[in-house]
Amino acid sequence: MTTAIQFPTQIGTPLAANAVKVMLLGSGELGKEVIIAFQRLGVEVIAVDRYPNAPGHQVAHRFHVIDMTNANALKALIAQERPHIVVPEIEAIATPALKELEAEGVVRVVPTANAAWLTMNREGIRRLAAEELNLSCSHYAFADDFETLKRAVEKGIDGKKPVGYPCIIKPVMSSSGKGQSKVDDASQLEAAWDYAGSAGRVNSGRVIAESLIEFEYEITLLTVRARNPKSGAIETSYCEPVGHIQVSGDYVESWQPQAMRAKALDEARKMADLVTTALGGTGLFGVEMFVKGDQVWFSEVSPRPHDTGMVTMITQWQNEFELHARAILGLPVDTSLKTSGASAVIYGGVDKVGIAFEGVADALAEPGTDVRLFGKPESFVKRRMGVALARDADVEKARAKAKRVAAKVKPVG
Ligand SMILES: Nc1ncnc2c1ncn2[C@@H]1O[C@H](COP(=O)(O)OP(=O)(O)OP(=O)(O)O)[C@@H](O)[C@H]1O
Ligand SMILES: NCC(=O)N[C@@H]1O[C@H](COP(=O)([O-])[O-])[C@@H](O)[C@H]1O
Ligand SMILES: [Mg+2]
Repeated sequence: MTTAIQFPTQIGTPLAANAVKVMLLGSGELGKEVIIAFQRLGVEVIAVDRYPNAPGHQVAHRFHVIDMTNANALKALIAQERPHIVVPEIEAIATPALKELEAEGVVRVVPTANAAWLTMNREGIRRLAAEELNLSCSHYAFADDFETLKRAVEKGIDGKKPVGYPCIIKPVMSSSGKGQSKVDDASQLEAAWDYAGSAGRVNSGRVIAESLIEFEYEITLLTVRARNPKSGAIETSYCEPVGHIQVSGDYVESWQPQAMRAKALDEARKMADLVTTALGGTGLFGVEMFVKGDQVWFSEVSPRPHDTGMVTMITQWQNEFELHARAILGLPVDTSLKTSGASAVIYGGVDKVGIAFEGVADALAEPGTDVRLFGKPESFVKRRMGVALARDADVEKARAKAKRVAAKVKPVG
């Protein structure tokens, strides 16, 4: 089998025997842009997802459909395709198999197999952040059954103080708010437990209860760990903070830059540096944090581009996907802002296979706007099918513009 490629990588000759080959595990809207960034650098890319014609499948050299949570299926595909680098794009992957393959030197996993493993489960990353790195976080507890959950929230378990009400209950393995609910009092707890069990991406039967942080605003601090090509040292750089609004745990709009007090920004960068250094490797990370005045709480981190960071497709010289690809390949990165701007989600609005959109021309008639329609083959009412982008020197104006564009783009029929 192939050996994981080391720096400097050989790029620019797609399909050549000596050129780097990358496999994306997960090929949704975020992966699609990472693939395009790799393709622009001449890299051969294999896109993998759980269903055919995923957005990234449509722009890769080859694609495969497998159950990525099945370790045997994943190992067999890696043995067949022999990529040098594996880039996880979602959480729900058989990450222990990736750890084995990385340890054997078969593939390089981005940013590291351990990072993918720790962040696929909220317990791994929360314990690392709160208990090892001592980052300020919400109060939390884990539970495998309803009785333990109730005790954790109301009385406290494992010698820790109660999580209390209001709190948020989430499956330990889920993303985009799936299975997550806010609980205001004891009467809502059982419904939240049931919902977590039914709606997470992978039902492990375990949940996290988190105390509700009453934040002023929340940010994603896109943080890049990239090798300085001259010194060979890994250096950390930060994009301007991305502010965002989430509804039911899922992103609906984002903007950049989010204005922050100097002390809070400094604290946020320190926390991002600590957690990304602990995860290691090279690549872009989305560090999610809650802010109130000078106070910053760590929430979670994606060791990959973040949905709220799609705004960088209009605001930065190198968007988050290009930064990820460059950092992975050992190329220089530039995190600077080009303009302020915003993004707003375009939903499917209907449950239907194969939809078309109308209103695009009207939406784009407004200067300084753009859209990305992801090309997902099946629409659901609340499935994210596209994103509206807008730039304006005034962030508030950019937000209003992005929302106007998103509202005009509608599924036909
Ligand atoms: N403890 C908390 N206090 C206040 N708000 C919270 C808390 N936990 C989650 N939220 C809200 O829910 C959102 C989603 O939470 P979280 O990021 O943990 O979910 P997720 O399913 O991992 O989402 P994604 O995969 O999109 O990042 C947060 O961005 C925030 O708006
Ligand atoms: N918050 C994580 C996130 O935004 N992930 C993005 O959504 C896709 C899944 O979309 P789907 O559920 O519509 O298939 C993933 O593949 C990834 O691109
Ligand atoms: Mg999140």
